Amino acid sequence: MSLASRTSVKSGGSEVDLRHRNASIRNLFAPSPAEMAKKKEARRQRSRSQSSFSLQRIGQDDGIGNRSQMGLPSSNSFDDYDDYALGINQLPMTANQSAVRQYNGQDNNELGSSPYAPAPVIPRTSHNGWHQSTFELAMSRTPVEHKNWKSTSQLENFINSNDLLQQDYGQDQDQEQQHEKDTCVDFGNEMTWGKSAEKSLPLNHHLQGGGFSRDDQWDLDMQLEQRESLHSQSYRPAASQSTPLAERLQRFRYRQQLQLQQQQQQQQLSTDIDAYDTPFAGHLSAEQIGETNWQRANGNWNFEGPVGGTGPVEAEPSAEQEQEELPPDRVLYPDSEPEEEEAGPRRRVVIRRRIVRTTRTTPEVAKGTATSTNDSSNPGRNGNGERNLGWLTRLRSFGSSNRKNQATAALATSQVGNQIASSGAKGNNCCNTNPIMAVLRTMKLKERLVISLGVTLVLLTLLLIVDVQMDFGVANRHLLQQQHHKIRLGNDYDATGGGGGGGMLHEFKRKFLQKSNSSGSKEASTQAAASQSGGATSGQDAAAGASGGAAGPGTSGSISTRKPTPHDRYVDLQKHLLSDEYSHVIVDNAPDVARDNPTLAEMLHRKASANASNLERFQLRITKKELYGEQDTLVDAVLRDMIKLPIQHVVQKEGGTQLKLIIEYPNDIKALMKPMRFPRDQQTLPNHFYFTDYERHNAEIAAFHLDRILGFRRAMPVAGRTLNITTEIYQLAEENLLKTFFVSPSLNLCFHGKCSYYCDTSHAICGNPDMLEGSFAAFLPNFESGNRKGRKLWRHPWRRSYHKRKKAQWETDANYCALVRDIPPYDDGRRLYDLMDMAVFDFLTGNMDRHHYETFKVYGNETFPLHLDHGRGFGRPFHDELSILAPVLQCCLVRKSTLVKLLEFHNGPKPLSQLMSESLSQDPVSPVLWQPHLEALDRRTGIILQSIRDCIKRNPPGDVDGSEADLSS
Ligand SMILES: Nc1ncnc2c1ncn2[C@@H]1O[C@H](COP(=O)(O)OP(=O)(O)OP(=O)(O)O)[C@@H](O)[C@H]1O
Ligand SMILES: [Mn+2]
Repeated sequence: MSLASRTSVKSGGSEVDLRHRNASIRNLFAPSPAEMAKKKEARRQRSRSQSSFSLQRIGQDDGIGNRSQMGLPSSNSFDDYDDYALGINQLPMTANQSAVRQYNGQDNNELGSSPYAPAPVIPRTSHNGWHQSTFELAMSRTPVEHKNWKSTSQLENFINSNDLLQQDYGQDQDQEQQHEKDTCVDFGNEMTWGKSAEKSLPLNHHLQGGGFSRDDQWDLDMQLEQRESLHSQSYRPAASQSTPLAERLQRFRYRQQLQLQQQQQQQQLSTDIDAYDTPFAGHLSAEQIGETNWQRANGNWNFEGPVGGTGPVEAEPSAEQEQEELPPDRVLYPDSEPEEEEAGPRRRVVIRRRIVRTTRTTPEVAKGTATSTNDSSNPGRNGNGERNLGWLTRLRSFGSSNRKNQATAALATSQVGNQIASSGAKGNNCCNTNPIMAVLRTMKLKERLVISLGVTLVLLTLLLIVDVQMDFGVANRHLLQQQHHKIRLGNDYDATGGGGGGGMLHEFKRKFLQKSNSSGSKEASTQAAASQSGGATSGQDAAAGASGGAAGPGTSGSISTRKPTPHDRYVDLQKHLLSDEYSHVIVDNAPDVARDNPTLAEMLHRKASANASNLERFQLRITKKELYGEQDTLVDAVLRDMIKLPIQHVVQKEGGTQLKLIIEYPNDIKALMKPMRFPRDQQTLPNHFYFTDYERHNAEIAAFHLDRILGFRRAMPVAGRTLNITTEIYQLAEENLLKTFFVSPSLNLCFHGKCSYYCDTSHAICGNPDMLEGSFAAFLPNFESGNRKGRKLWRHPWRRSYHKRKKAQWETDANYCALVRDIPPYDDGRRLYDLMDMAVFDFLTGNMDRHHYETFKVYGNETFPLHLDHGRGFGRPFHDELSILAPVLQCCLVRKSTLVKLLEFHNGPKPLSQLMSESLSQDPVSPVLWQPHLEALDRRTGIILQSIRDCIKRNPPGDVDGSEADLSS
């Protein structure tokens, strides 16, 4: 039974498993099971002689029960599940530690030397055991190698860990591991060098072995077929991974080989098959030899081949051909076969191939040859003295002949240098007649392997770096525009010195880090970024998001790439305001409050009573087009009432996600209170979604002021006020709310109310010690009956998914706006423009929580949407969430009046931040906003203006439908 089979049985496998496993191996490695078994047995014998310890372990494995079947550590210290779990966690480390010890020459082979001694049946463990001797013999201890080896070990560990956790699936894993083990046994430490080399082997063998029948032509066809099938089956990935490097290396070696062969031909003047015995053949790579043999086997050199040896000119095409035909990753194994072929064995290999040919005329030939080549890849350890002698002799003769032909070989030698680079110091060694070198040939083989693999890795790494850099370069070029866009949007980007490498890094962060966190951390605070760049960086970040994300792939290229002038006054936009040229983008749709603008009192035929409160009068004055007039003095009166009037009763507001209180004042005045939870500078928690974010009372206050400053007047007046939690809430609270009051450990009075989020003890609202700040929003009118007291609830077309993983349609549909435009009430009237305003408003506050909006039912569709619920705004002052602007970007639409306001804020005389600051200073809880939030307002104003400019460019006159933006990224 083959080693692999034995292992499979030990791992709890059945005959079915064996067949399955063998089938897998056949798929991967071509040799037939019988062939494999024979070879494995032979190798096992060899390995036994090399590593008696391994056998010891194997022997003990056989007696191990279920634990070892599961791949569990065999140590008795793991007796319960916890230990098992511990074992799982520690196995990878154990293996690595063990391997490192091996690497360091420490003997960790004794069972029980570590409580985490891996079970021998685990291939990883087997590696440790089996490779012990060969590893130390052959490993060249360079960091690169070590690293490479270690990573392989980690992969194995990973698989093993999976094994432990998924025993059902474990069978397949076992088979894979055993397959690895098999190869490991075959090649000792070579296998620990990476599976790509292993994967290349079957092809090497297949090609080298030839696998031809006596019918050369048939053979050729078949081999091509087999090659193709092998390529297409399991080796293509490996080949494709290493193709560029491999091709280059192969070319090098081909040229070198050809020159050397020319020299050889000059010397020996023979075209006999014995040409393989030439010392030059020692330079031939496995595939080259295989190819040569193949050509010879095809007779008359009718297939162009390098050993046709007519010269480099002819050889070059064949080299090219081989590049097409052969898996390039064979280069990863540059010298294993040549080592074998360096002396007498070269002829022997040829003979053997012929034997194989005669015995195998079916596709199984490939398997057989692959195995035989596997077998012969370690000739040194085979201890074939005769071979060694022949090898030495030829080495010497080659050395002398080489010296004779020094001048001729100069070029070849220089090319040998290339080979040295790729396959170690072999070139030099070939010319060296020092017998010591010959004696150390096994070592040399390993060293050469190691060095070539190392060089290959380095080259691959370099290629990767170059590739990544090029990729970045391209990406950066592509995104550079957006960065400039960002710069303009960010305003301060120049000052921060961003750009160049920093820009690239920025894009990298944007592309990868933000994306990876997109589900949860889009609201992540970026305090660090803020401290470094005053928030500008994040602003640009979001701006890039606007270009790359909101603007979408189809349109991002057209977004402005110009570096903005320091004080861009958006003269172009100002011009557009004056002309009708871009009326399809900048829409003159300012609500005309002087016409057709009935009040609620008129609509509902109600009159304010003589002793009506400010609030009631305010409510009755609400018009179809706005909540209050621009010069309405009642707003301040209402605010004052909410701030000054004594509180009479406190009730928790039903519905919603977070705690809200209805504060009742005398004269039937009501306010909706949202309590303070955090200090002003508390930013949105990084792992909070927009819909799980805490609400901020100060955001409600600030939003009202902003809405008023923007001239929308669609938000109810909100004021801040500090309450005594004991006297103004607890003592006035309704019974249900009272039940939730408690005294905290620090003796503060707390309550949590009842709601769907954050209404529990751990999210309680506490006085400090008993003072509590809150926002007080003037209560909406409830003149009408019904659930919403005469308000109609609308789903926002650009609402978010409110799901951790799902995206909303607008995020993926570039033409989403076109869809919306066709649906009432957005197909007609003001509503769509109102949504644009709302997007501008929400973008300025950073509020992503606009899932619904409400209108006064009595006004029908031609009325404004109420700006309610802004508790989740002003959470990330250093981040500009451009997706909030999606409606504007996708529809390429903005009200002229809104644009005028934005330009006013941007160009002065007073920036928005100042207007806000002044307005907010009137509030009792001033300063309402943390300064970075005020600065963010100015920054975001610029971003909106830039976005409008960009969308204007995308939508020249005549191209009415500008809805092509895609927010998928
Ligand atoms: N000033 C107000 N006066 C009266 N009712 C209001 C006022 N503001 C909001 N409401 C009503 O209270 C409901 C909840 O308010 P709000 O949306 O601010 O709370 P919320 O906890 O954020 O709710 P949600 O989590 O559903 O967004 C609103 O849908 C609205 O109908
Ligand atoms: Mn809300």
